[in-house]
Amino acid sequence: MRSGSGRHGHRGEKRRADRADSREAPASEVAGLASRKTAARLLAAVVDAKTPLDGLTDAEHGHPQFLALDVRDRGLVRAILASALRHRRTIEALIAERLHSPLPANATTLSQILHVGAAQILFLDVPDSAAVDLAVTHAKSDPRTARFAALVNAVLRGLAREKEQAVPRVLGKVTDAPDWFVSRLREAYDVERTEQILAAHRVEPPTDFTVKSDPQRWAAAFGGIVLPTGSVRVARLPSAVPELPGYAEGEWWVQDAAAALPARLLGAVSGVRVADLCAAPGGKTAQLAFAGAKVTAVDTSRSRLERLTANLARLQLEAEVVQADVLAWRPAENFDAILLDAPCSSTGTVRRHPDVLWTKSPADVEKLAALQRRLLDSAVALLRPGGRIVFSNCSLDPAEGEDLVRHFLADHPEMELERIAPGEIPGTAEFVSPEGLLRTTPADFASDDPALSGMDGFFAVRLRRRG
Ligand SMILES: C[S@@+](CC[C@H](N)C(=O)[O-])C[C@H]1O[C@@H](n2cnc3c(N)ncnc32)[C@H](O)[C@@H]1O
Repeated sequence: MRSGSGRHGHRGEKRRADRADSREAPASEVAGLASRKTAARLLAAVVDAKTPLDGLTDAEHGHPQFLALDVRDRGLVRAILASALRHRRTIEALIAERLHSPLPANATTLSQILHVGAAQILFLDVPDSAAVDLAVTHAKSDPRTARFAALVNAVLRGLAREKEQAVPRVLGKVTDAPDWFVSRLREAYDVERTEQILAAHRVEPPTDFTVKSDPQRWAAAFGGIVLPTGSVRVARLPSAVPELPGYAEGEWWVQDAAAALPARLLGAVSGVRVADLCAAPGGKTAQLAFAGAKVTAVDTSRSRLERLTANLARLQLEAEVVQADVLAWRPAENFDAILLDAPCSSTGTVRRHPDVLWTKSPADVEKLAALQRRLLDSAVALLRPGGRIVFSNCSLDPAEGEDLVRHFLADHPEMELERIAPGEIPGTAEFVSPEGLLRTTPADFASDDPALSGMDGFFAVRLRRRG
């Protein structure tokens, strides 16, 4: 490790930092410090304790340090963490280039402070000087990092000065994903596809909407486009989602274009009894209810079902809502059709949830694949003869998709594959495999504008119970 008077800690900069120090109020009063401390604390929770970011930043049940912030600071913390996680390896490499020797493995607080500072300097619209000064103040305020304040100053000022050349160079050399994930992608996809997926993960995704009617109208209202599948896509929202026109009237809901496909694979469902298993927060329940199905939405999570109920109320749609474990649930009557959108490793949603790669492991993929297999075994027992089931998830891993289905069919002679036809849903022909399975990746729907490109990675298969 170098100290602040090293390569990048030249005198002019040192003086500026000193002047900032002499003006300093107590740490608790420095504007902007609480949000940076929270970002560092939550970054540690994600990368060291493997805690999913969604829970930490939940508006009701989130981390107390996060909940203590006002709405603007919460937004800033979310933005810092998204950038810090999306570009984690790039940031690591840029920091390492500016150190004489690697940070000791136990210097985690120092590492988080540097990552939080670097994320702002490199990827956010925060003045470099503010990002550096707050990181230095943060380091000084913590006994574990106080003696490294000069190092923080030197590294971050160096980054700020050299970022124009350094970032493109490092982006070209570094992969922003853990090695296990890159290996699994390479096993499942060819080299070119793997590179495209990893590149797509570096771009902030657009927001997609499923609309009840007139997609062109909503695309025009939000400044977006209509995708070939009918979803409306917007690169930058003109306002927060609840403030957009049509929200209160329940004219649309936010749903990734890929997530909107599995429910459609059940075909015409008007008047059909459909069980939506693992339903919350209800994007697919809403599609089925809007298509006229008599939907029973089942999920174990009470809080997620509360969200489902609120979402349906806003959309003026109806479903029977059941809190139950699909592995144990025994309804009085079997269903004509079932959608099982199972809990998975979520590796298809890395663009939206960049923490996934840093909280999950290959063991989680295997564990979740085993759970999904048990859920699918339970679900098909709820299907009437001749009935259809669509099994889907948002994983990119064949262990949770293609491989799982192959093994399932070998063990269930009463079930048959009902191939998905390439032209079945407009715009999806290229996502249908020769075996009739649906597979999307973040590299799909690529356009000239990266901000309007991509979709979540999804897998879906349709099966039929022999009559
Ligand atoms: C991928 S999410 C579902 C997303 C939902 N289908 C949608 O479109 O909005 C998976 C859901 O499975 C639920 N879940 C997990 N294990 C379950 C089980 N054994 N029985 C019922 N629900 C379960 C979780 O609570 C979670 O809400």
